[in-house]
Amino acid sequence: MRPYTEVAVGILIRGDGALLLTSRPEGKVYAGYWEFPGGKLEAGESVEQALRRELQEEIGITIGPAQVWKVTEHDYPHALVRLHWCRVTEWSGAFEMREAQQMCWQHWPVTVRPVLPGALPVLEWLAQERGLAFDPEILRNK
Ligand SMILES: Nc1nc2c([nH]c(=O)n2[C@H]2C[C@H](O)[C@@H](COP(=O)(O)OP(=O)(O)OP(=O)(O)O)O2)c(=O)[nH]1
Repeated sequence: MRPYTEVAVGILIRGDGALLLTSRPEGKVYAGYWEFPGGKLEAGESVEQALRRELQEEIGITIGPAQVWKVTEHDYPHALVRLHWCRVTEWSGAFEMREAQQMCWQHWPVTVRPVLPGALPVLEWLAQERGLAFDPEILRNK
C-alpha cells in the first residue's frame, strides 16, 4: 500500500465568519488551485507544530491554539494524503504571502475556483454547520 503523506491544514476563521483561502504557488502540483493554508508534517512534529511552522513560513502569521477538528483522506495521483484539519480563530502578525501565493477571505457562497478536491468535504461540513445549501462540485473546475 502507498504510504500516507500527513498534512496539517488550517481553517482560519475571522471574527465576521470569513474563511482564509490561499492559492497554490507555481511549481507545486495543482498550481493555481485554491486551498486552505498548511503543509506536510516533518519527522517528529505534531499536527499543531507543523501547522504553526507552515503558516509562519508561508503566510507570515503565528497561530494561537489549534486542535484537530476532522481528519480526511484523499487519493491523488501524486500522493495518498491524510489531512488533519484544525480550526484556528486566534493568530498574530501581518499576512505576508511568502511564496507569491494569493490570499482571499471568503464568505458564503465561496466564489474562488478551482478548489483542491481534497478540501471539498470540509467546505461541505462548514456549510452544513451554517445551515447553507452547498454543492461542492461547482468548485472543482475553473
Ligand atoms: N495545504 C493544503 N493541502 C491540501 C489541501 N487539500 C488537499 O488535498 N491538500 C493536499 C495537497 C498536497 O498533496 C498536500 C499538501 O502538500 P504540499 O505539497 O502543499 O505541502 P508543503 O507546503 O509541505 O509542500 P513542499 O514543502 O513539499 O513544497 O495536501 C488544502 O486545503 N490545503
